[in-house]
Formats: sequence, structure tokens, C-alpha cells
Amino acid sequence: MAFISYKESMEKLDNLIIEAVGVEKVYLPDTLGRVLAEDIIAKENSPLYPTAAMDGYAIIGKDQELGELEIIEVNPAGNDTEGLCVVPGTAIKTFTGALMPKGADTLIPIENVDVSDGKIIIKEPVATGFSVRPVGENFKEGEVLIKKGTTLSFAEIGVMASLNVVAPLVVQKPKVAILATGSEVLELGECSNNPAQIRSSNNYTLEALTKQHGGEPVQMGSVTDDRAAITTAMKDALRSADIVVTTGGVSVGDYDFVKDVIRDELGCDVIFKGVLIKPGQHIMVAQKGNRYIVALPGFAYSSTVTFILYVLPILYRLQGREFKFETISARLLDGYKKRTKNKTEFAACNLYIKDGEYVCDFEGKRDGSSAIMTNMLGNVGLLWLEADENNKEAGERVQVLALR
Ligand SMILES: Nc1nc2c(c(=O)[nH]1)N[C@H]1C(S)=C(S)[C@@H](COP(=O)(O)OP(=O)(O)OC[C@H]3O[C@@H](n4cnc5c(N)ncnc54)[C@H](O)[C@@H]3O)O[C@H]1N2
Ligand code: MOO
Repeated sequence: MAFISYKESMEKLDNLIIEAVGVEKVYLPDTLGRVLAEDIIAKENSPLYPTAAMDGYAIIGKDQELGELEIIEVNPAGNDTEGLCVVPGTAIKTFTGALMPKGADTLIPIENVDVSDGKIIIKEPVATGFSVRPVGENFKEGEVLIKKGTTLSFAEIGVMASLNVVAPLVVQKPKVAILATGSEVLELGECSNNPAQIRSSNNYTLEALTKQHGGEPVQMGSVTDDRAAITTAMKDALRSADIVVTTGGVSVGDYDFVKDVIRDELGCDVIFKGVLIKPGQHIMVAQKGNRYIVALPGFAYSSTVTFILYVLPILYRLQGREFKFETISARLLDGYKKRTKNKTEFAACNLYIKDGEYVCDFEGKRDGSSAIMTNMLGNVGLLWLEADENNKEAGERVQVLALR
């Protein structure tokens, strides 16, 4: 299969018909970060009745002209006001959060009156209607308060609690199986018995990205470069996951079996294999029914960048959402020498604001292979150069994909 351009690979990805996974009811306190699958509509007005907004006396506003009013009752918050009634010349002591008693239209605060012989003496009158929260001040019956598709944060959870929404309907988390391949790869905590072994970072970088973007990781650890072992692990992964992401084994080496397994053993439809990008040129995207298989290169930096470029859009669409790359126009402070002539390049840079504008530079970023994961630390962005662009001079404006 010939390598295709980055643009063409994105078009092929966009053209996939990806159905959103199902929905589920989740207990409200556990919905932080989840995607709402229903409109949240107010079933009644809030407040339901006029309510005191301060501690004071419920009165008839125009009675303040009388100068003093008789205190006939006390009305704390939570009190049933049935049977309470302010009639001309009277006041009912009423506290913040209490319903206003019948007859009253105004709450005069404690600070505005003197009390003597069971009466209030008006020191400082207030406008009629003062400190009474009207019916529907928070929201009105029938209002759509939170729209379907919203990612839930503290405010949405607070509003739903106020509506007694015990378990809102949210989008299920698509399952992302993560499988590293490589006979040299050691999982976290695994003992090393040979200096040629390396610690897998890919499993955990991709697990974190999955969680950060609404997916449920299925951590499958690693398998050796063995065709049968890779086949078994991938078959397992396909049984339980919506997306199967592998790393390693997609290039041209004798032990790069992943690409063959996907095509020949699993019988997947290959959407594309090989894109003119740096890093990540060997990426393969395939489909088996409604499952997606994305085989990423083994190098840590390459697999991270290609997960962002190719897995995130699928993961979002499985949640019924669109993934939008956040690109920022920034001034390049250092020159950049393009690595390739015909590829779209993504180079880790520092992205920050200086003198009121976005700038990017390469301070502390190491030159070398696509293995260098530490280049993703800090306030990182990806300088994005199209295939037909060339070296960039210091001071030029460039587009940067913001990652933080
Ligand atoms: N003759 C050629 N050699 C290579 C080519 C090529 O076109 N011709 N492409 C190079 C490029 S570009 C890349 S990228 C890599 C991709 O190779 P694979 O996807 O087959 O990956 P591996 O060879 O299995 O591993 C590459 C590299 O990454 C390390 N690795 C593997 N797994 C992990 C992990 N879980 N965590 C961290 N690092 C991992 C592995 O040890 C290798 O160093 O191929 C080039 N070669
Ligand atoms: O395919 Mo690569 O370009 O080192 O990631």
C-alpha cells in the first residue's frame, strides 16, 4: 500500500461512519467529566414560592409609612408558612431561606429596624419587594438548563443536584484496549534480566490520554514479537474493546508482525497503512465491523503524537462528539530546520505567552529519534508544518497544535 498524504489520511478518517456507543445512567456524584446524553429540563420553578433573601421582617412595603409594626410571628427557614399571614400594621420575623408568609411583599433587614415592646421601628425604609427572591429566580419550569452533549463539570453537577437528578443519562465510555508489542519491552514493575530490555512508556501514556479524553482503558500490557501471541492478544482485545490500539511492529523489520496480523490473521479492512507524516509514518488504521484498530509505531514520541492525531478523533466520535484540534498561531522564537521534504511534520515545542502574544521555542527539547518522550514534558505544543512547507526562520508565524 502506498503512503498517503496527511490530508488524505484525515479525509479517510472523517469518512468513516462511526456510531456512538450506548448510554447509561450514572449516580450523579460519579458523573464528573462524563458526557450528558439527555437535555436537563427544569420540572418546576425555583424557587417554587417567594423566598426571603435576608434575615429580617416580612412586611407589606407601604406599611413602612406607619413607622412601627407589630411582630406577630417568627418564621425560620424550613418552616411551613401555612397559616401565617402578614396583615396591615404587622410584621413576621423571617430568616434567610424561609418562604415569605402570605400577605407580605417586602423583607426589611434586621439592621434597618429597632425592636421595642414587640414592635419594629423602621429606621431605614427599603423599597417594596426588597430582598424577596421571586418565583423562578433560579430557573423556570420547562427551561432547558443543560444541553445533551455537555461534558459535566462542577457547575452542571451542582445544578442537577438542585433538581434532584439522582442519576443522569450519560454516554458510555468507549473501551480502548492498549497493547504494546516488543520482545524488549518490560511492563511497570517487571524485573529486568537483560540490558537490551526497555521499560514500556507507551502503555501508560496512552492509558492516560484515553482517560483524559473520556475513554475507558483496557490495559493489556505487552506481548513479545511473536505472530501467534500478537494474534491471540489482539483477538482478545477485539472481543471487549471499541478501539484496539497497539504500539510497535508496524515498520519493515523481520519481527514487525502487527501489520500482518491485522490484515491476514484478523481479516480487518485496512483504511490506510503508511502516511507521509513525521513522526508516525508507519501508522495503520483498520476496521472490523464496528471496532477500530489503530496500530501505532513503537517509538514513544511517535505513538503519543499519532494517538492524538488518529485515535482521539475516533474516541470522540464514539462518544457522539467531534474532536477539534486546537491550533494556535504563534511566533517562532528559534529557527526550525524541517526534517523531511515531503512529509507533514509535528515537532514538540514550548508554547507560551510572551509580551501579550503566543510564542514557541525549542529550549530544552532534544534532537534525535522519535524515542524522546521527555520532549512532551512542560507546556508542550506541536509545531505543525505542512508537507510543502520548508525551514522556518526565527520571528515567523507558525501554527502550533496546543496539547495542554
Ligand atoms: N529500515 C527501516 N527501519 C525503520 C523504518 C523504516 O522505514 N525503515 N522506520 C522507522 C520509524 S520512522 C519508526 S517510527 C520505527 C517504527 O517501528 P515499529 O512500529 O515497528 O516499532 P518497533 O520497531 O517495535 O519499535 C520502535 C522503537 O520503539 C521502542 N518501543 C517499542 N515499544 C515500546 C513501548 N511500549 N514503550 C516505549 N518504547 C517502545 C522500541 O524499543 C524501538 O526502539 O521503525 C523505524 N525503523
Ligand atoms: O514513523 Mo517514525 O517517523 O520515527 O515515528
